[in-house]
Amino acid sequence: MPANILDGKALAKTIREELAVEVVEFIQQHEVVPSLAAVLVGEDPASEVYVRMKRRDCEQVGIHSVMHRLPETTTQDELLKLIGELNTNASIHGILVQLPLPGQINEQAILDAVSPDKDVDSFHPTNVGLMVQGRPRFLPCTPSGVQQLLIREGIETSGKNVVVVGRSEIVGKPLSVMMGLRGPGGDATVTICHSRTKDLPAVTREADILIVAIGKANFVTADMVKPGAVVIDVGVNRTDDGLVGDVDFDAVKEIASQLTPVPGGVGPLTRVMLLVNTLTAARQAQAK
Ligand SMILES: Nc1nc(=O)c2c([nH]1)NC[C@@H]1CN(c3ccc(C(=O)N[C@@H](CCC(=O)O)C(=O)O)cc3)C=[N+]21
Ligand SMILES: [Mg+2]
Repeated sequence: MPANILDGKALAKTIREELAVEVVEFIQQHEVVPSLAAVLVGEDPASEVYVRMKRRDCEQVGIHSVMHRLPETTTQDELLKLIGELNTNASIHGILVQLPLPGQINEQAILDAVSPDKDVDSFHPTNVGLMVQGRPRFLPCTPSGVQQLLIREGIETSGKNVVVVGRSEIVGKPLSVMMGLRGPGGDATVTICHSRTKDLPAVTREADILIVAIGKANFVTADMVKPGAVVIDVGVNRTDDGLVGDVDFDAVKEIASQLTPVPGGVGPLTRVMLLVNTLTAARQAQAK
């Protein structure tokens, strides 16, 4: 039987509708509108699309968004100055610096400069550390989107073998930690794989839940998947065939029990978690 296709887009819509209610309640209670500053440097076409989608998402749930567009030639000091201003601007609760940044800018230096209180991507080392210790201030958006998908689709993670392919700072590394922590969407036995892993197919075939975030189109083939496994595709690869994931969808859907599509899977949930984090940031600011 072919896999059940997990509809991330529909779930994202449901979560946005829930969030819209919470935003109204927050505004009534505090007379403050949760606000996100999005910073886009240069003219990367994919980044333009993402930032536009994120702003539209904000509108849908009643979060105010402010866009800062800087030229491709922006220096690191100029960007640091803007971030400093956003950090001290009390009307801004969340700051998103869209990646990638132009080559003359050190991304780590920029991410480190965002106030941890406004770090809605949860890229700041303070927030990474708090998450690892199981007392998160924010959860990183893509890993949190994957975890919410598993929780809300009723996919048990406790005691399961989870194999994460890819060790990026944005997805693989934090997600592998989160799924090993105690609690809903966690308590899994986690294996993290990367370019040095020996006999990757043998490892991925052990997965009850296989999560792929490696950035290579159609990398995971049917022979790498245990029959009945849940397969979560985090890939976003732009090819001549359009946007495709890291999983060979047509072949793997004949093997897996559940599978996320690209587009329409993890991507929309990533964007929703940015909204969740912005409301959380506004709540935390209000509690201070
Ligand atoms: N500071 C920062 N934070 C990020 O979270 C961040 C980033 N920079 N840089 C780029 C990556 C990538 N990313 C995606 C978000 C949504 C979709 C998404 O919504 N995808 C839709 C389709 C999008 C399309 O049609 O192009 C889908 O899969 O259905 C994809 C990718 C966030 N990133
Ligand atoms: Mg760069």
